[in-house]
Amino acid sequence: MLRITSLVKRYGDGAPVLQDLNLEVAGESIVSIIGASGAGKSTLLRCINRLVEPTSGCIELNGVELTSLKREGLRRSRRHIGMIFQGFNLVDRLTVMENVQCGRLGYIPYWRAALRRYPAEDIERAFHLMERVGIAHYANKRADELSGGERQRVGVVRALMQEPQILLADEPTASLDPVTSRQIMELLQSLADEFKLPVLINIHNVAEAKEFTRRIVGMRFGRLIFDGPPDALDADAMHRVYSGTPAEERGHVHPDILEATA
Ligand SMILES: Nc1ncnc2c1ncn2[C@@H]1O[C@H](COP(=O)(O)OP(=O)(O)OP(=O)(O)O)[C@@H](O)[C@H]1O
Repeated sequence: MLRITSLVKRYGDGAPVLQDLNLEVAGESIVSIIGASGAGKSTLLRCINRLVEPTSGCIELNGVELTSLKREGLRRSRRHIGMIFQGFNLVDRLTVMENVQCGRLGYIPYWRAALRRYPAEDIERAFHLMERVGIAHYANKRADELSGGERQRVGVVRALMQEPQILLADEPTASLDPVTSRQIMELLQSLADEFKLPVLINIHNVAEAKEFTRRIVGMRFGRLIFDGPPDALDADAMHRVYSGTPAEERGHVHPDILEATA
């Protein structure tokens, strides 16, 4: 269970990018986060894995308060937070197996990773997961020899190798063609059920969010302004999520707009 309470994030002394944000996500739930560019979706995911330091508020994952963790505690908790990226973030010159084993870096001694002497159980687990997502036959191929969809499957397996308690996916299908994109969304949906994981996906493709996730959260200027099933995301809700500008949100309406509407 992920529980976010009163989360605020400001970069420097700017206006808050996340404003008093509250969100709970149970295990086995796949949740899409939608919202216009700049709404704060990536910042939210980054606050969860502490790539970005929250200004205030609390983020709890399975009872552990992530926001107060330091050094070793943070390192331990981070290894259970699987990240999936738009650009896959693979090491091109490494093989699929080596990339996948990067998911174990928080668990094994450095020398093992450096010498590529991976524990037998990690190799077995990697093959099992690669078979599950259909890339086992590529185990010894270099990552840069794969298609985008195959590379994203490597990214998914790497995240699963972390024994994650949550998966955070930042635009995981934005670099993929429509067919492959749907396959990856379908995969994430089935993995959420199978591994009983909360999965949070930042996504611009609202049609895919509606088709593959049972809960959609809409952000606007750092606030959650929609939280419901796909059916509830009607034209009116879409307008609320996607309309407006940051200036209007602060109550500063441009004079041209006032003139145009007079
Ligand atoms: N490192 C940073 N320093 C300062 N401001 C930042 C930083 N990262 C993001 N921002 C600002 O925070 C706001 C929210 O950005 P964020 O990337 O979280 O939005 P987003 O909803 O993920 O957008 P997109 O859909 O375009 O990726 C934006 O105004 C952005 O300029």
